[in-house]
Amino acid sequence: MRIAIFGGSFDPIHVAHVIVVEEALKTLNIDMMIVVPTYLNPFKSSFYLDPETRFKLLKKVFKNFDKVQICDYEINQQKTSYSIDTVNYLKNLYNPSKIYFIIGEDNLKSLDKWQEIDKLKELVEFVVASRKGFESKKAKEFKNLDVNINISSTSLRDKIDLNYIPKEIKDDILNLQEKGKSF
Ligand SMILES: Nc1ncnc2c1ncn2[C@@H]1O[C@H](COP(=O)(O)OP(=O)(O)OP(=O)(O)O)[C@@H](O)[C@H]1O
Ligand SMILES: O=C(O)c1ccc[n+]([C@@H]2O[C@H](COP(=O)([O-])O)[C@@H](O)[C@H]2O)c1
Repeated sequence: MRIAIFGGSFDPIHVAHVIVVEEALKTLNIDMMIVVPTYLNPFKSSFYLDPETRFKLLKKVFKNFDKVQICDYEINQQKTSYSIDTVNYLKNLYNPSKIYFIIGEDNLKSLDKWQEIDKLKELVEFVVASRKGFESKKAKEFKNLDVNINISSTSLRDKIDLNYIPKEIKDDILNLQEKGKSF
């Protein structure tokens, strides 16, 4: 069994995340893609949408993707999420012969500061999704996914643009807005 793990805050999920998953399924020869929303990224101090909401939105978006699973391991911990723990958990669960870990190009600048990064690099092969505005020379040391859409969750939290919200959850985002979420 060959798996890819795609961890993220997904606060909220946007179309570039979906393209990352589609490109990975197209190019990586994997049996399963495991999308793992964080409870809280170690380098971030808070989240905007609560973990359960982010999890439910991911479930909806990837409902019809056969090979995609949304994993609730990190959000159930209710504490800062370290990828080394998640990888060890999924390794024990599936006993995979190959583990890719997908990150966006912006994450390359801090990758060396991740918890137990040397051990993590032995367990997984990192794959880098190209990201406009975050180009890094280090990207050529990795397998790449061609994404290049200039959108971030930060910009959507500042000002919602439904063009960048996956169609399956546009209504949910509008409902959240009505309930007082400021996007
Ligand atoms: N536009 C994009 N192109 C390529 N990779 C992306 C893009 N947006 C997010 N990613 C990657 O997807 C993963 C999850 O991203 P995340 O949920 O943090 O979204 P984000 O848009 O970077 O959010 P924020 O603006 O809040 O930091 C990360 O590895 C990130 O680098
Ligand atoms: O394990 C770490 O030390 C670590 C440090 C920073 C980020 N990560 C992971 O990187 C992934 C992308 O995070 P984000 O917030 O950019 O979407 C997500 O799975 C985080 O848990 C992991």
